[in-house]
Amino acid sequence: MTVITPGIDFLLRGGFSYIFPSVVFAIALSHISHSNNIPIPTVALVLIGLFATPAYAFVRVYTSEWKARCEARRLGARLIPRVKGASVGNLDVLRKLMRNSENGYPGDGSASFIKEYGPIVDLHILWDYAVVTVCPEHIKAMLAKDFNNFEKGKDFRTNMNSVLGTGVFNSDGDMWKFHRSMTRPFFSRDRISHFDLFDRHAEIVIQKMRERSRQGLAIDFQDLMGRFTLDSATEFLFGSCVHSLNGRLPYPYDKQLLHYSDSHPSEEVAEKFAHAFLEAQRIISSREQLGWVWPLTEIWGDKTKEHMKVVDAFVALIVKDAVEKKRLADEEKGIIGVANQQNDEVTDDETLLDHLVKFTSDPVVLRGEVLNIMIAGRDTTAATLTAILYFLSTHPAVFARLRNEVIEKVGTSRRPTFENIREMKFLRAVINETLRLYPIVPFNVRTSIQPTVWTSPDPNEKPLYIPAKTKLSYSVMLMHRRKDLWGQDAEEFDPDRFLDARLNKYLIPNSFAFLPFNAGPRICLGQQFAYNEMSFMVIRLLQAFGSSTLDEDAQPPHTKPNPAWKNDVGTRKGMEKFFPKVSLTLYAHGGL
Ligand code: HEM
Repeated sequence: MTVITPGIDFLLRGGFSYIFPSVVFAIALSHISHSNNIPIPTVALVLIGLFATPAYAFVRVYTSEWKARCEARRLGARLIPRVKGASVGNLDVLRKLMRNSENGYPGDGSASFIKEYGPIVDLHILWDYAVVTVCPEHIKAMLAKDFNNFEKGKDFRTNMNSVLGTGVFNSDGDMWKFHRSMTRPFFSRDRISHFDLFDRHAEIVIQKMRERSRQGLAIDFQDLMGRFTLDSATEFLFGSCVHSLNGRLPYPYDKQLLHYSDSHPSEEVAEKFAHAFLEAQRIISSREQLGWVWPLTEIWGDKTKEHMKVVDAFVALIVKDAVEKKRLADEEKGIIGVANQQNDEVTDDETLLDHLVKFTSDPVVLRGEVLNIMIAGRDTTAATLTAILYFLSTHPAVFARLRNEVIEKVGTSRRPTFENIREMKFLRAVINETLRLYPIVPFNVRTSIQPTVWTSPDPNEKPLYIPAKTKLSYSVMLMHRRKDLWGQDAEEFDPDRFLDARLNKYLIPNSFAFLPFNAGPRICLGQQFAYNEMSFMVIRLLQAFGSSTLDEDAQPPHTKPNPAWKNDVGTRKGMEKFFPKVSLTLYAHGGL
């Protein structure tokens, strides 16, 4: 079977739209020349045909620009400040962003323009809007106040499709409502505070850490948390744990028993799945950064394809089992065929997948939903737990204070309850402060549907005009680090800012300045689950260990922070002891 690659598809469509205006123009001219008997030389016809498309594109860009200016003026608004790059189509800006995403500090590409042009800026790449905002009021408009006028958008959905399909993360409109309403009942309070499952997996984590500790070896905590959340998520969501914690753990780089940089050392199914899934996410994330020209980097084939074969094989089994289980249950009850009952009720022993198969038996929809929830629920908590331990290891006083709270509220060995977790104010502050500095979805995007107007960050200036169908990126990470929103020490790790007078000064009056879980109708469905899972794991860790240290030598050299970052004195980047990277979610390059 011949499959058209994303690149060939792009060229065919692009070629058609390139040729079309030229052909129309040439036919029209030759018709005029024949009917009026005015001879036009063939060379002239060919030249006119060749230049017709660029001329047409120029006129289109110019008229839409002119319309935007007129419309902005009519509404008493102005255009978003636009970056004036050094090369045609702002290609130098695109190059800078790409270079930064490969080797730079997350967000530095956009941050440099924000510093120069203000907290909302149009990077205007290849004559198209590429807006980035770090303003709470704009993010509030997109996520909550004016929710119906913003969607993820067709470009985003297309870029993500080969990995995410049409799941809740990657759909808009009625399709999103369908997915959201199907999934939401599952995340009720009762269900997400069932701690038996976390406890079983946390116990293995502690045991593995003790073993390594006895051997005097550092442990890759990111890898370990990836396994903990994979086992917890597969059991909680699908009822079949993949037992990745039973697999062989990687060794530190400086103890070359096993070369660390092969981050998929064993051939186990769970590890192959996790590796392939991460690679696929990296690819779709770079598509987002490249913008509409990304298919040109996939001329020879869809880069996600091989990875998705591994992922699909893993998910297909889980989905098949669940559909079969439902069929057998229906047969027992005398129901013939797979009836789609729109049943919102979730019974106590039901997994998410059991719940979903009540709505549909379509493997494509089920696969999409499963993968969406895996991205949503697994990488996010694993990466946040990793970042929490990073801060605890580099801030021994915070470690000691948090451990005191754990011992005081839960004791040294008892299993924590939901009520314990709710009472532990310092633990919540540590988690929130970690999510402030490393929000696991640091960059996100929406697309406007109708034109609208946003308030100007500078009250002395006119409001900003947002045209229809404009791609609007927002970075909660950069927003969470703004000194005007969080104080002069915004880049420092200090959980007390969520407990002392700073809370009333900064966050309470401006709650949209802190958005690790998003807000509005698309707010994270698993927020409470995540707080519970992370709190549980941290409590178990602190019950078991009296201190932790970051072993920088365990890190493979090419994944250490760039030494030049240290020159940025007083900034997070200058303080960094690991290399944060972003695919769809933030993670530690090479483990931690
Ligand atoms: C620290 C942990 C987590 C963080 C920081 C986080 C953050 C987020 C963010 C920022 C979004 C919005 C994405 C967007 O609009 O594009 C989101 C959506 C979502 N999250 Fe989470 N999440 C976490 C854990 C979880 C967990 C554990 C689950 C489920 C088990 C989950 C399920 C979801 C779902 C289903 C959505 C899609 C909501 C929608 O589009 O309607 N998340 N999350």
